[in-house]
This record gives sequence, structure tokens and C-alpha cells, in this order.
Amino acid sequence: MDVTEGFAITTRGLRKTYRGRRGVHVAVDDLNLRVPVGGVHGFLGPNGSGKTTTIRMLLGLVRADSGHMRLFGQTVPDALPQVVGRVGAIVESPTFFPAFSGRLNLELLAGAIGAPRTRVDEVLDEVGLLDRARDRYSGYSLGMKQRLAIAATLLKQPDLLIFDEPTNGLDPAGIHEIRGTMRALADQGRTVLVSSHILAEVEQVADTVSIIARGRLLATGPLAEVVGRRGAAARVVVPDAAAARAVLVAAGMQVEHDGDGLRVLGEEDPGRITWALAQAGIFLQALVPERAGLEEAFLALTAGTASASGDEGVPA
Ligand SMILES: Nc1ncnc2c1ncn2[C@@H]1O[C@H](COP(=O)(O)OP(=O)(O)OP(=O)(O)O)[C@@H](O)[C@H]1O
Repeated sequence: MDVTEGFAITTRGLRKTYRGRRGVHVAVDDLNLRVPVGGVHGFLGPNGSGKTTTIRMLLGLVRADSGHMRLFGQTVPDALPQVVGRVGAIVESPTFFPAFSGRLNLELLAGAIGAPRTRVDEVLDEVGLLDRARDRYSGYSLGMKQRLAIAATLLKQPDLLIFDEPTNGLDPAGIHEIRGTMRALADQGRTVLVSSHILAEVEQVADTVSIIARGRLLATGPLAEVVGRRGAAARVVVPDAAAARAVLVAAGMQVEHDGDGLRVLGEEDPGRITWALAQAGIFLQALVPERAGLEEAFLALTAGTASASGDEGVPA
């Protein structure tokens, strides 16, 4: 069987370096991605981890140093002309005419790409903008502007949508709307790849995720598996947090200070925490298992990968 069957996106050994004043910087490093057909795939990583660079390589906007990429089994960038009609992407904010209505902007675009005009109202409806279609673009909220951008990508009925940080700068209501739009698109059988450094946002909508840091893949798979594997956390309160921390670290656990207590990351068995501390004569005042979340999984996975240049912040 073709190893790329069933996948909208695959990359193998993908690498991209940039030359800067401080020498060669590896933006994407031996990246193996597999994005299944159908559903929302969260492409997650701290700022500067290589998400945009990867997306730009997939779309033929940046040339990879080495490695292989396929969209729906077709090698890109070579076969991009054959496959590009199946892909809609928002990588940078698209330009619309501010004085024209949302509908007129899309009609112009539909004309330019050869999409039928009847498609315009369909896509406006899909992103929930039909009742504001006659309003000027300049009067739209940021969330509405972003939904219009999504509508534009839908004109040619793509099977794969690629959104690079689509909720940047949006308020909670706008984020909620975009999430709803992505879910609806996936529920129609489309594949949505959404990059983000804000994990809580993606956690609520993603079916599968890939987590990268410093251009390297740290974990990938169904959300529940990635979170379940690494996401356990527990809050521990003890009389002497520093002593307890030393004991738990010596027992191989990942521990961080958390107010007057400690947080143990990635330990799925609270009994191991109790036992290790009791062995050292330290008795717990409280141990509260925390709901495993993508953020815990992410922190556990990316611990120690912070960039020396400081451009890879801890995710919000
Ligand atoms: N054109 C470029 N020239 C030099 N370095 C670049 C260029 N584009 C990206 N980089 C560097 O490559 C690394 C990866 O950047 P990239 O934008 O792909 O990350 P990202 O995960 O999308 O981050 P963000 O969430 O901030 O958008 C960063 O260290 C960045 O500074």
C-alpha cells in the first residue's frame, strides 16, 4: 500500500535552514508530518518553532533544503499545479478592498480564479457572513475579516484548508467563531490544518495534533492519545517544597514550583509521588491530580527546548 494513502499531508526528512548574521539557523529539522484526510489537525509549537516555514514549503512559497513533501500523495512542489486546486490556504492576511462589500470582494475574487459566481453566497453562508454580505469590508470586525478570508479559500471547494494562526489578534468571540467554522468544515469531510501556539484554542477543536519545537516533531497522533500519554499533572503541597522537589526529581519526575507547592508533570500514577516522598520522610499535605490537558502535554514535551536566542517563548 502507498504509505501516503489516507493522508492529506506527509513530509519526510523535511529541512530548512536560514543564513543569518549569527550563522546558519535550522528552522525546520528532519520533520516527518502525517496529517490524515478529514478532521482538524492542530500544528502546534511555540513562536519560532517552524510552523509557518513548514506551511510555506508545502505551498511552494519557500524552497526546502532537503526532504520530501506530498499533498494527497502528490509530490510537491513538483506536482503543485495538479494539486493546488484542492488546497485553500491563509498564510498571511489577504488583501480585500476596504470600500467594497464582503460580497463584492468575493465576486471579484471568484471571477479572478474562475469560480462560479453562485459559489459566493454559498461560502458566505458557510462562514456565517451572509447577513452582513452587503456591508463594507472596512466596517467588519477582525473576526469577520478573518471569516471572509476563510470564505475566499472555500470558493474553489478545496479538500484541504491550511490556516496559519487564524485566530491571531481575535477576541474570545472571534476565536469561538473561527473554531466553529473549522469544525463545520471538517464535519463536511474536509481536512483542516491549523497552526497555533495557543494550545487551549486548538485543544477544543482538533481531532489530531502534531507538536513541534525548534523545527522538530515531538509528538503526533490523535489529541486524546498525545494528551493522555504526556498530559498528566498533579499539584503537590508539602511543608518543604524545595526538599520534596529534589526527591521527586531524583526519582526521575519533571517538577516545577507552583506558588507554595509543586507541579509534577507527566506522572500518570499519583501513587509514585506519594511513595517517593514518603520514602524520604516527607508527608503530603495535599495531592491534587489535574485534568490532563494539551498544555501540560506540551510543556512536558517541550521542556528544555527553549531557544537560546529567546525567540521561542512558552506558549500562552
Ligand atoms: N525569511 C527568514 N529568514 C531568516 N530566518 C527566518 C525566516 N523565516 C523564518 N525564520 C526563522 O526560522 C524560525 C522558524 O520561524 P517560523 O516563522 O517558521 O516559526 P513559527 O513556528 O511559525 O513561529 P510563529 O508562531 O511566531 O509564527 C525562527 O527562528 C525564525 O526567526
